[in-house]
Amino acid sequence: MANDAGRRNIWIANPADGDTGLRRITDHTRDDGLLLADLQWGLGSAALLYVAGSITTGGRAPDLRGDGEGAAPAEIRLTVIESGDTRTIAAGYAPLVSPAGHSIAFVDAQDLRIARIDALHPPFTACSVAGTISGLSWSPRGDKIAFASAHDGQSRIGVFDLAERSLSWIDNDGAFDIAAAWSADGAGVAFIRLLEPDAETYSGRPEGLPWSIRTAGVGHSASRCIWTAYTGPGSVFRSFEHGPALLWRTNGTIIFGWERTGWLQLHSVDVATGAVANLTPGQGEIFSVASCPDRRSLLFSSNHGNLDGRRLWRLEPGKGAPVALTNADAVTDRPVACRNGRVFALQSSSANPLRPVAIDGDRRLRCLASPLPRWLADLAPPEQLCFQARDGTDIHAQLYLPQGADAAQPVPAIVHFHGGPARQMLGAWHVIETYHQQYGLNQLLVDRGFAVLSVNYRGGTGYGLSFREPADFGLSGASEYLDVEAAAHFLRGRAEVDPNRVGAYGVSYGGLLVSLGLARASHLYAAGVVCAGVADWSALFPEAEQDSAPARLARSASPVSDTASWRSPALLIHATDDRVVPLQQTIDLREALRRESDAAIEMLLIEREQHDLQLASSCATLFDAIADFFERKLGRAIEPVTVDRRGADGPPLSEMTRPQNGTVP
Ligand SMILES: CSCC[C@H](NC(C)=O)C(=O)N[C@@H](C)C(=O)N[C@@H](CO)C(=O)O
Repeated sequence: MANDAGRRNIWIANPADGDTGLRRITDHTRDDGLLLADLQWGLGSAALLYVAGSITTGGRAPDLRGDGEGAAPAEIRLTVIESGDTRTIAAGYAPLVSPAGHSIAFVDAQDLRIARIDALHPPFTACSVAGTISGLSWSPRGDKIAFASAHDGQSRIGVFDLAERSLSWIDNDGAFDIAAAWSADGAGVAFIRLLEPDAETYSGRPEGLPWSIRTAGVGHSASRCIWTAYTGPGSVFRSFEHGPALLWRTNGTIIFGWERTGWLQLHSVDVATGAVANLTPGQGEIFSVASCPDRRSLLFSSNHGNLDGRRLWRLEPGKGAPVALTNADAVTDRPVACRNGRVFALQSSSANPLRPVAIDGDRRLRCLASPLPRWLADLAPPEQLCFQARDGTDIHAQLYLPQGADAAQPVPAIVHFHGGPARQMLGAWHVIETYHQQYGLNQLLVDRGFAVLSVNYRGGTGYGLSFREPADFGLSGASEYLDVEAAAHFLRGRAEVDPNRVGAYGVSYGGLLVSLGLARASHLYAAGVVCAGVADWSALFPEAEQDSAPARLARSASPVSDTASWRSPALLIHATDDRVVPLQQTIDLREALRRESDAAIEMLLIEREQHDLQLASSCATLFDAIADFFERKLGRAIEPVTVDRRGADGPPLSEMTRPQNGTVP
């Protein structure tokens, strides 16, 4: 799936034809915010299934274009590859093709639905449940579907029997049971049991009530525990960024991710004996996992050997150490293994946007997409580096310098803080669309003559459990501010940078860090752009708890508490239909600044947009507003070396959301 200036489409690349084999399967020609997701093969490999449209939260469908139509609600579509004929199978999302390839299970509101994709039978509702359905999993024979249903503060595993058309539940004892996975013979279901909600928290959570793995025989409501995490590191379940949480192998072991070592690593547990082994020891964490069709080996991406990269590995438990399939110099992620043994993945580098690659045995990677447009040809290479916050924490970052920047001609600099916070920026185009866009913006700013420092601050992924779950973090004390401060000091120590012209920008959680920097250290940051930023953590607490100690701590950790010392000019940007960080956060920040600060504040509201911008036109508005603001506030040191970017090869970088050959994960 690729997003070309807002036009999201599905493409097919044929490895046999290399670059020439690229073919667009869908015909979406408008920058209309139509989202595509959950792409998979159907009817063998004769058709493609995918979700088109938005899963709306908060009831209303987003109305991005203001035409009253509202974004198309999510529906499952099937496109026959040969003819290009496309038909809608049903309203819904999270489709999963059956092992035989002729049916799909999917979710529509609180219904588990089944449809034959050869259209022989209309979709039917298998069952309706009280909770939110997730984690669909077909039994190997395709005669049952397991799933999790969460509601009223608990979650349990249901198993629907297609032949009996009956639904049975596995007892959950009031716990949170998630991530069902079948045994190879279909006789049993494994799942994860959490004793507390699996929610990301905006404060460090290094340990909790130990989670466990359980199995149940099909048709039985009782289950047995085969493994429990230790207390301490790894006691809180951490999912992979992509791929199943449990992989039940034919050799009777279940492979899972565990942070016992302080790093999210693959472990195996023998279902019969409970014996556990760490399959990927050493410094590094797992990001994506994918089972090979043989249900013995598996593929995974990790940053073993280079914490600031991602490479691909193949592992067959019991057959020695993992085998590297790619080198450490590029970023390779999101692997898939085909029945014919071929492996494909997404790959990018600092210059090459994300694109599909075929991985051949000798680590050769064959790009399955057409050559790059010329206007992407002169991107700045990253300098991967590390500096320390004043509490001794190592902070990894990428520095991009404009051509001509040196001690004789120091340039203004901009610090970029990613969102999340559990994310990691790499010295390459990112696999997540929002950060693919922000990488592009960083390159645009370098082209405009700014140095850019993209900072992987604490709370992020890639550097282990204690880095991701630090003390006094977020609404518990804003320890991440130490990294904001350290980033500015690092830049002030670089001869190529003008220390009096250091700015910062960030989106969402990144916007919070910029606000903290401007509120507490305007002497270090001369200007900033806060986009969809958190400004007052105490707003997360109900009215009745506003005077509680946690709420007071949350407010003291929030930028709104330090607006009296905010001196530098800022641009505050927010989408008016943001359903992740409410617009009210920016409104409240603006009011606090109006009351307590004489800083020059500008505002930009992006009408009808969502938290993660959906339209390319909105991205262009954001990019241009940020670049223009910094040029006005920090000025240009050198005339950018600009390649004529308009013309046959595609839009200028500022309108780039994702080049033709990138893909939407
Ligand atoms: C990977 S972090 C999980 C999402 C996160 N929620 C919590 C509790 O951490 C979240 O929604 N964070 C936003 C403030 C945010 O930064 N969202 C985006 C950026 O647009 C993101 O990367 O998740």
